[in-house]
Amino acid sequence: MSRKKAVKGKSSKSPKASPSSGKDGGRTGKGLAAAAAPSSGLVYPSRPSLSNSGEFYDIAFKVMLVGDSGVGKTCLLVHFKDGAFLAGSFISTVGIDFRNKVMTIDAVKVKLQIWDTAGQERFRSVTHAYYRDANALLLLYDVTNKASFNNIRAWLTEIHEYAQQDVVVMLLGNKAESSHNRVVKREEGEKLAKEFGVPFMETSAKSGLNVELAFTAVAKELKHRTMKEPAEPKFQLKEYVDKEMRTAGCCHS
Ligand SMILES: Nc1nc2c(ncn2[C@@H]2O[C@H](COP(=O)(O)OP(=O)(O)OP(=O)(O)O)[C@@H](O)[C@H]2O)c(=O)[nH]1
Ligand SMILES: [Mg+2]
Repeated sequence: MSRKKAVKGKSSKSPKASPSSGKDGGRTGKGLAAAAAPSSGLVYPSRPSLSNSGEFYDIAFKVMLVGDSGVGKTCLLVHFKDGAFLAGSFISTVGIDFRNKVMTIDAVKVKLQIWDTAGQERFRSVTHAYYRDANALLLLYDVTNKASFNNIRAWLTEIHEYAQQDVVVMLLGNKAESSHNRVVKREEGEKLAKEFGVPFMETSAKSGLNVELAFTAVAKELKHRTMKEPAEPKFQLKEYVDKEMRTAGCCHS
């Protein structure tokens, strides 16, 4: 298989690249107005490329983080990318931003281009434009904020309206380490996810709980969908997530 190398710079030079709002992975949210309309989702394995970290990759996908303002989308992405937690004052994302990460999935280099959207209502019309090119959506609520959980149904309606029909959706209950402030039980998240037929896990951008697993699981699903051998059994995302969480005794970072 030919291997792509990721292009260094703020925005990917891949012809299929999505727009960036400014600094790669920054929390600035700058450049929203200048962001071009998003183009297609997938970068196919036959086209060699270089990611912006200078790493080669075989295949690329677009993953979008959505959910109410303050649920921890930016922190989740920063933890996944840098292993750090952004403590202190909350800097709400303006518009949309993205960061890339190359992961090795079953010996295949998978580049995830992860779009971090603003949860604030006033940016909704901007973020809608990006849904149709997303291959996967991580939908977050905050276990310490009931309203963010109650809004999940509305988010799912929005996803249904704007995203591709076969988009991979995963529900994440973030801030799970915050036991004293918790107002949404784990079982409530599980029940809602079951109702909508989507995989679910609780995460913490602070402790790192399940952060890697959430992104690995969607990367595996997308990679299997695209590169499945005829004799290979279908990858079962929900079973994979459940098994991984059981193996780790519910908590891994
Ligand atoms: N305790 C705890 N706090 C968190 C966690 N994740 C994020 N936070 C805090 O929650 C606040 C909001 O986090 P952000 O990641 O900026 O939220 P967001 O979803 O990106 O918000 P918008 O950009 O406005 O949509 C910040 O003060 C974070 O420090 C977590 O896992 N645990
Ligand atoms: Mg944010």
